Amino acid sequence: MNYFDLPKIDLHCHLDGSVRPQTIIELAHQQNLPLPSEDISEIKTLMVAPETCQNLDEYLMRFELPLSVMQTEEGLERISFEVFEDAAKENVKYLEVRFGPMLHLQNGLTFDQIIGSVVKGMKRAEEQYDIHGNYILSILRTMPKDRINEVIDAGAKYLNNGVVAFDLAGSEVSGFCHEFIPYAQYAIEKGYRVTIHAGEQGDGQNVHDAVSLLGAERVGHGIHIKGHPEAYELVKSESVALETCPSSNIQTKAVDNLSSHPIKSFHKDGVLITINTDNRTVSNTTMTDEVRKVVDEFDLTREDYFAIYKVSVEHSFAADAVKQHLMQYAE
Ligand SMILES: O=c1[nH]cnc2c1ncn2[C@@H]1O[C@H](CO)[C@@H](O)[C@H]1O
Ligand SMILES: [Zn+2]
Repeated sequence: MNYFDLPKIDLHCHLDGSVRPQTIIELAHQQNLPLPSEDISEIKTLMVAPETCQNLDEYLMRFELPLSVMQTEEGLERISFEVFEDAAKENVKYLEVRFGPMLHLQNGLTFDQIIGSVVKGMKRAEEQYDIHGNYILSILRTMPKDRINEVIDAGAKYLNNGVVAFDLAGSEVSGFCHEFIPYAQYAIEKGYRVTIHAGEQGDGQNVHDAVSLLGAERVGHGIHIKGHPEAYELVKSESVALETCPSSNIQTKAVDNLSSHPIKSFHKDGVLITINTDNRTVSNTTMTDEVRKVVDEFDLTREDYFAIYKVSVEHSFAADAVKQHLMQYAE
């Protein structure tokens, strides 16, 4: 299979984890910000998480440098354009990018300016390339909750016009869902779709909670439903799609290595799985690489690949017309 040429869909990609190292250098110069180094390979080393991370928390430390240049409208617009451009150039036909608006307040931008800028960058790329996209607003589980509804309100203006869903991200502790029930409810009332990071560092019960308490239609990672029969059955019976991100899962120690990733056993058993990047820079990857790794490691056929592609289309938060367009690429 020619993995580069295959049509691909990425439903789980973080904006701040997918910034080009060269862009960090250029934006830091423009914004008069100090850089730890002027050398692109050193900047890249600082951004890519090693395979030897102890856990998710160590992986999450790699976002500080990119976030420092993502505090202006120009920076956000450019980085958004570039992630869609990079994806389009490797035949990603549809991309849902997520980011945490609360992480971009350091220079006094409003939530409307923050969300408006990334949507603008995405639309500029959609005009130029054969790619469609949407944004997912992530709330960081470790941050104060007092401004969550403000983020939801600000994003509502862009709903179905660039923004589609609500997510919870960041460090994962057991039982986190309980504290977020009113916020997920508020987002659903406003018209947001819901996907939640769960079962990555935390247990299968978190996945069960994300679906049953927060209304998650998709789950970020969800690996640890393995070993939790109730969560496993719920994910299957509710047709919840798992957004698996193989390279990231190895770095964060969610799995020991690729061969022990449950992606194939899930797929064979009818659990809906999708293949995604998580963070193009922090995980030093592309959709081409992620698809190659999975197909090679687990001996998937072209038919298997397109079955997964179709799951991604069906469970994307795209408009029906876009889904129909994406289905035309399927074999
Ligand atoms: O794999 C992940 N699991 C949980 N949180 C993550 C992951 N990758 C990135 N982020 C978090 O999401 C924020 C917004 O994009 C990032 O700043 C990072 O803290
Ligand atoms: Zn993620």
